[in-house]
Amino acid sequence: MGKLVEGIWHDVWYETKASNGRFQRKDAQFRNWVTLDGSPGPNGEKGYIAESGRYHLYVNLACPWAHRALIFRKLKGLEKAISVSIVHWRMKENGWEFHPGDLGSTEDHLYNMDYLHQIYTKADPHYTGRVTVPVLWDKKEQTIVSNESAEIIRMLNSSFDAFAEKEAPDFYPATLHREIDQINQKVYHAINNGVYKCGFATSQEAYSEAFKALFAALDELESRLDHQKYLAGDQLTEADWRLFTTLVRFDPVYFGHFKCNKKRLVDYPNLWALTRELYQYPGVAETVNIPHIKAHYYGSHETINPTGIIPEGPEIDYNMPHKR
Ligand SMILES: N[C@@H](CCC(=O)N[C@@H](CS)C(=O)NCC(=O)O)C(=O)O
Repeated sequence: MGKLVEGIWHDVWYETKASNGRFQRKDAQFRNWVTLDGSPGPNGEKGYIAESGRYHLYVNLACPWAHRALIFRKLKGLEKAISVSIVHWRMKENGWEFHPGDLGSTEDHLYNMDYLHQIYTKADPHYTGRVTVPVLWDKKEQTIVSNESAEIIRMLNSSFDAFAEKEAPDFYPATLHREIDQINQKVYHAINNGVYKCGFATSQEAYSEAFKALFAALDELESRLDHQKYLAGDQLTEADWRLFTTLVRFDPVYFGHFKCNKKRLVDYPNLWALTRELYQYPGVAETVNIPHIKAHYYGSHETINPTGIIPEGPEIDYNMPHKR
């Protein structure tokens, strides 16, 4: 685990002293957009025109943020249009590395690099910041378009329909923008990033605060699903997919490794059924690699799990009928 400073790699863990033990995720820095006509997107400076074969995703199968991008590539039928390289599950002193063959990881198909940080410095030789997945790479201009998953999935949802192998729903329909954005805000802070705030906290107070907010938000969503099918109403949207990548990791990893252990996902009947429904959605199960997920978290975070031992359990049947 480390970061680049002026293009030079440094092996450092997250800094939490200045925030009394609280983990604070930094904003992603590459924020440009691929759009239908190449005009700039809602933020960032530059627009890139959607084309088939031009863009590449760098992901990891463990990371919930990268998983969003992989899911949208699958849901929207973009596997031929957008290629993918998968970094190795182990993330230690060199950050993300390329080692093909182990639990789904591949080589860097574009440049045969050893480390993901080399992709960042190829885009910006003076980059300062963390080296994260997912990365949406432009093969033509040889640069990073975006390393923000929330924005990458919006691009995949709406800019590439002309190159899709199948028709797919719009997961961010105009009529639900406000509702989806509001849900996302809450789910991001309390749940998606909330589990990390529990796991990476270095003070009791910071952990307890994140833990309470996490389970209050899960309780609230569980009740919401008593009277509506999906988070934003009766339609499956981006908000559900964004929640899914955290829920599917909850019992295998966050419950134990990140100490999010008030309740398991399986103790929330509605959320657990939603997770199974989304897991069983065509193509999605192929994007979920539980051994890779467990190996990454338990095997990479030495400060939390110094022995690197990967637990054998729990046994979870995501294919059980969801009856929704
Ligand atoms: N805001 C980013 C966050 C991505 C992120 O933090 N990814 C993690 C993996 S789960 C990562 O690559 N961490 C490496 C690091 O922080 O050094 C997004 O959603 O795309």
